[in-house]
Amino acid sequence: MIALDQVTKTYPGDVKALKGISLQIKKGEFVFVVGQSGSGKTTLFKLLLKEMEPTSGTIYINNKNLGRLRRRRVPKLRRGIGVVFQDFRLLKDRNVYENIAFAQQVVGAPNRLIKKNVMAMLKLVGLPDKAKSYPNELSGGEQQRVALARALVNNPPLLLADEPTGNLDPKNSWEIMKLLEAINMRGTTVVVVTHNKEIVEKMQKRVITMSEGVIISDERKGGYIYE
Ligand SMILES: Nc1ncnc2c1ncn2[C@@H]1O[C@H](COP(=O)(O)OP(=O)(O)OP(=O)(O)O)[C@@H](O)[C@H]1O
Repeated sequence: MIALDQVTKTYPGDVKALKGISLQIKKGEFVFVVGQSGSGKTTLFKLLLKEMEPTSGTIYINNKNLGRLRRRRVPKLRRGIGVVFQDFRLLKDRNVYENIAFAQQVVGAPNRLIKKNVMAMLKLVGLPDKAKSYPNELSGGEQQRVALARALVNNPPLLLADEPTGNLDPKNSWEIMKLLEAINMRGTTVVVVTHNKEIVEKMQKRVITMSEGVIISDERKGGYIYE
């Protein structure tokens, strides 16, 4: 599903964020990416979304070489990747229903189908009664659930989560992780960047550890090793 071959990224000012990353993530995997601040995790996500180009090396998603992907094909690539962030990024002036429906309207789904899909997603994330609430009426954990519902409503085969529990307390963090695990069980490949040591150790999933732009370990059922 994802393959990187000797990928480097140097930012202006000669900042070497990635210094030669090679890795493979298969369809259906659940993977944590951990590492100190500045080790290149967010850079990796931006490359996968083709928000920028690597300085060298090749990235494949579903056997497609992103470097060869035409600009007009990029929206389709991004529709196949659900993304959630630490700060939720919900539209504050839209209610929960509208926040999730928006992703479906963009792909031109008919209204009846949108309604069905949005309600199914709200059920999946455990918020079937919150369709009419606005983001500021929800707790952080609930907002992250809505963000997850939005990320998944178009049924992407891949979900990238960048510090999804960074703003949550331990209880909500754990619930979000369990939800990510359930989503993974339904077949979605899940890649989670996190600093949450306790969760990584508890979940016993594959752990890729980055340090200063390189992968320093890749454990099948790993714990949290850096520090
Ligand atoms: N647009 C940019 N221009 C220059 N340097 C950048 C840019 N974006 C990131 N960097 C640098 O690249 C390195 C990797 O950054 P990146 O954001 O990928 O790290 P990270 O592992 O995601 O960190 P964190 O855990 O704090 O989010 C850092 O040294 C950072 O300062």
